[in-house]
Amino acid sequence: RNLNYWERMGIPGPKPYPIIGNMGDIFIGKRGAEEIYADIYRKYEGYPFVGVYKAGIPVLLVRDPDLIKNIVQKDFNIFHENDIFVDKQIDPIFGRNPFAVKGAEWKNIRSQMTSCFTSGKMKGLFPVLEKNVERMMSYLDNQMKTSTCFEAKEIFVRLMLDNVAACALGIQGKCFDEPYSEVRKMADHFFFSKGITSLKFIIIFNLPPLSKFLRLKVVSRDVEDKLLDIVKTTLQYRKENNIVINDILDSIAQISATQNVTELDITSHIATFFTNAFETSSLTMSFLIYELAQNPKIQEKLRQEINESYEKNNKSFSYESIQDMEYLDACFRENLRKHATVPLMPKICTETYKYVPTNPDFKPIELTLEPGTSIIIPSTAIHHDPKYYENPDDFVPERFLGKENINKFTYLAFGGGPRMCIGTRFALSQIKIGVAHLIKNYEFTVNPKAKIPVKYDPFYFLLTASGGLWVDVRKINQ
Ligand code: HEM
Repeated sequence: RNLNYWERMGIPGPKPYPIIGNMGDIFIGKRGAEEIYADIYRKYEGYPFVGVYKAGIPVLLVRDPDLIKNIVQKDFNIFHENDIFVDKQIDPIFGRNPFAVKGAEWKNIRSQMTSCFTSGKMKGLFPVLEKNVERMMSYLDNQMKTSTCFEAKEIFVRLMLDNVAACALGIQGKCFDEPYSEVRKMADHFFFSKGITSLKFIIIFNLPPLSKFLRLKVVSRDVEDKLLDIVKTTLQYRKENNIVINDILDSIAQISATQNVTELDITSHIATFFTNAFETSSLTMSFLIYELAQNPKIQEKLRQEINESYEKNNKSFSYESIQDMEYLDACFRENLRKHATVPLMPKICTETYKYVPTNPDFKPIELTLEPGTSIIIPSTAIHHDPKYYENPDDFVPERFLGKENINKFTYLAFGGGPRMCIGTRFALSQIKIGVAHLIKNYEFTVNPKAKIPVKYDPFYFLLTASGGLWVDVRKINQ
């Protein structure tokens, strides 16, 4: 395949350059992949798809929501693989992550992990998550004696790591007690948004063939050993002392009683909470608090709902009362609409596939995809298309109050179809509990250090704000 592949296939697209294709700006740090794709998306209004090149690799950028529906749901049997390469021999932990595995192995791992996320399980974890929010608020109160200005993500990374440590590993993360706790150290080995490690992630998530060639791995040997050790020791301790905690580690351990699941499998399921859960959730929560800081009327409206719910529920929150808050849910969804933390979904076509758009909004161009073709679903670009969301740069939770108007294939914050994010419930639960307590007890305003509008970090594969999300915090006297 070469740089006139899409032209030969009759698919329009921007002119590519040798070696870099259409992605040159990533390598010079000017724009991230999601911004490059969003720009191309905007320029090709009326086209159902666009042919682009990730370096020298042809990739189909999908614009038509009907085709997105076919890819993630209707024709899932043809598009069941994510476009990422991880060798299990080189990276035994991430190589077992549901996002990375394919075929029958994916089905098996996905079904093993599904039992961790039932609503009963989430309800059981509510007190654990609430306890960690209390720790966070004590930390804030203490810090506020010297400064009222905080970088939101730094606080929420600590919260989400304490949550992962408590729910998935059965240990105290101590992220609010120590400046650099063991759990924090371990997490930093998964995600580094600076230097050579960030280049590694750009390659793994954008250039699978190069990742294969360089034998790159997500989880370092150190972390692999540490996680295996914690899981082994905790499971042994619980077994010897007959302890049943009903947390995620217990759910996964129970699977091993009925299925052929090794200690390495259990550890990799636990590692999924580090690779997929804490960073996505802390980024999402920091964007949400930041949006509320920028929009005081919305913040106040949300506070009213939270206070009413708190009073109605005997001066407390419960799993159900948090789920029942409609405006909180609308704020949560609108935040992920505006800042889709996972901004792109890379898929692979595994068989020859033909498609002609029937939606009159798009030109009826015939598409034939060959097996092995890479596909990008540009969630950020779709979430900012004024055809689907009027004034897309504004933060308007109300658009999610009458949800029936929203086509679910134009709202892709958690993906869709059988590969949709497995941790949606856990993410919703931990973020909403945190936000409910924070908005009840504190008022947030934007600190002048913050950049408005947010500029995203071009070197990171998740949506992250360059320079941080700075807010001022004031305690509300009850
Ligand atoms: C706000 C936080 C989160 C966001 C925005 C998010 C978003 C996403 C998205 C967009 C996908 C791809 C879905 C697709 O291909 O259709 C995904 C997959 C996944 N997410 Fe999340 N996620 C979040 C939190 C979590 C949490 C808390 C977990 C818990 C472990 C998790 C575990 C996973 C896994 C395992 C997959 C791969 C699923 C598969 O391919 O079968 N995520 N997530």
